[in-house]
Amino acid sequence: MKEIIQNNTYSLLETLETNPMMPLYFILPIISFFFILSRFSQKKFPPGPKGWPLIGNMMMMDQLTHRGLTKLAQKYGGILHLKMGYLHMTVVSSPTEARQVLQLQDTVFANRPATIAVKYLSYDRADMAFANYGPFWRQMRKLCVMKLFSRRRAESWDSIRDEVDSMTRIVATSTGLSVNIGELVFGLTKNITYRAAFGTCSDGGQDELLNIMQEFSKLFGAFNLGDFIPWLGWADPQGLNTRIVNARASLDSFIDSIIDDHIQRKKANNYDNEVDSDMVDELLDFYGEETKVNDSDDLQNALRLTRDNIKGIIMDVIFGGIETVASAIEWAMAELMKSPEDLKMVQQELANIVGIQRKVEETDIEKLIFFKCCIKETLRLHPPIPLLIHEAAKDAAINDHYIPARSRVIVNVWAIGRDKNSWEDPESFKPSRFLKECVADFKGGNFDFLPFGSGRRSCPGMQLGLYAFEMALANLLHCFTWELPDGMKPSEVEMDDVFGLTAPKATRLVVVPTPRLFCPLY
Ligand code: HEM
Repeated sequence: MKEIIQNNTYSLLETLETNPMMPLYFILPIISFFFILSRFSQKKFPPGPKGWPLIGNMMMMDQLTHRGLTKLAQKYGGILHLKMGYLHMTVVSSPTEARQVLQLQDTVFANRPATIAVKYLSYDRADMAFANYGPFWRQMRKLCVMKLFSRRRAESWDSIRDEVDSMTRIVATSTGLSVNIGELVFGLTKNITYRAAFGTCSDGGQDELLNIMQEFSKLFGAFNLGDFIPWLGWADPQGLNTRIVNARASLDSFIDSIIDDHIQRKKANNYDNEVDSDMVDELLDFYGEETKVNDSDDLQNALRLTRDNIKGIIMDVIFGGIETVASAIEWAMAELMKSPEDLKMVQQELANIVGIQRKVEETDIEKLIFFKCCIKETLRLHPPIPLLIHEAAKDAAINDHYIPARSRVIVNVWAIGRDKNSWEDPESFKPSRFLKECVADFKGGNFDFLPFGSGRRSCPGMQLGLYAFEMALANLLHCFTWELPDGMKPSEVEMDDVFGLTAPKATRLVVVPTPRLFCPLY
């Protein structure tokens, strides 16, 4: 036996001397075996473009817009995978997979991802929009829905009616002149939101807050290496981290003084009436240094808000309320200017239902069937928030595809609204499709049409947003006849958008009004 081993050892040594590559013949198959085994046991990600080692698909960063992701979905399908540095991303662009994310597995996908900017600027997720799904978020949501965003509350706000009235007055003074609709409606939603939040309409304050929010918006959207490759977070070539700290300091000094004023006024007992009170007043009813969170139904006893919570919610309202509604109104006007037949039909309906002796009131809206179709068709083609951004709370699967815990899950609402499997002639503006198709509401039960999202993280400001959208658009259409300037043809109206937190029109819509009603507008 010993001899055999010795002989074999000698022959092996001899072979090695004559052929030094010999060990590779043994090692390579073993490595290959383990490689193949690991490939088989590896979880299967959704299909997607091949990435580079370490950086993954980071070279495709510019394609992370609703349009870029729609193009990728045309190539890879309704669910696709990208890897940005260490971050896995799953992009869903079809109703079936959207239903998985927003309904069937909603508790798994109800978290929000937090970038470095989001964490710091939202006071470490002290708000509702960036809070992870859990008891704290549930209480915040309940508070916002019941106290701040209800339709009854919105209707009680004279601010919306007053501001729509003053917008029509501004237009009436510009008869025969070009009106920049984008600027007009941005001014409107800015005033409504500012008044709803703080109770006043001070111009200086509004401008200061808007500058701060514009900086926030840039910082939310900025590319920060540390978000994708955390161990390179110290390298901050653009100085983003300093800008983030400065931006929050500016918001602090702005809102702290407003909160202090409200506390003083409350002490003086001037603002205990619900109609007079603004959002800060409502939130101060829950103000207390200690945050006690549980699932009790008794909101008043269960939730204590800190100053950071109040600032965070106000930030959500400013971001949620201003640009979403303004961009929806401008898109609706642009689509109708491009489609004179539909413009004529909707104005005829307004004349029939409301009559041309007065402006549109809340009670008219429900009777305006074609007008409602125009609202829906606008939100289908131009959802103000085109991408819903969620995060997986744990390892999960969609259609057998692996979605790792803490990966980003994006629902491309813009692509879904233009999906040719769901919509006939999807790129065309055809409000009448909503007369026959049974896509009736925005509540998110229909996964072909998700302008306000669906399920737990859907928009809590939907009623309020719709109310402002409907009242403003109905009055613009009813009070004036609109024409394009300088003989411009409807087909020449620019319809490009820009990508940010929302997707507003790239070039402002400019149109010329003439009064249409037999009643004074100012
Ligand atoms: C036309 C108007 C609006 C549209 C189309 C819209 C749409 C949306 C969408 C799509 C979402 C995300 C859903 C998801 O991630 O699954 C959202 C969330 C949100 N919206 Fe709106 N929104 C509008 C107006 C408003 C208004 C007026 C407010 C408040 C005053 C508001 C406050 C919020 C907040 C706080 C969230 C985060 C909710 C959470 O994470 O739990 N929105 N909205």
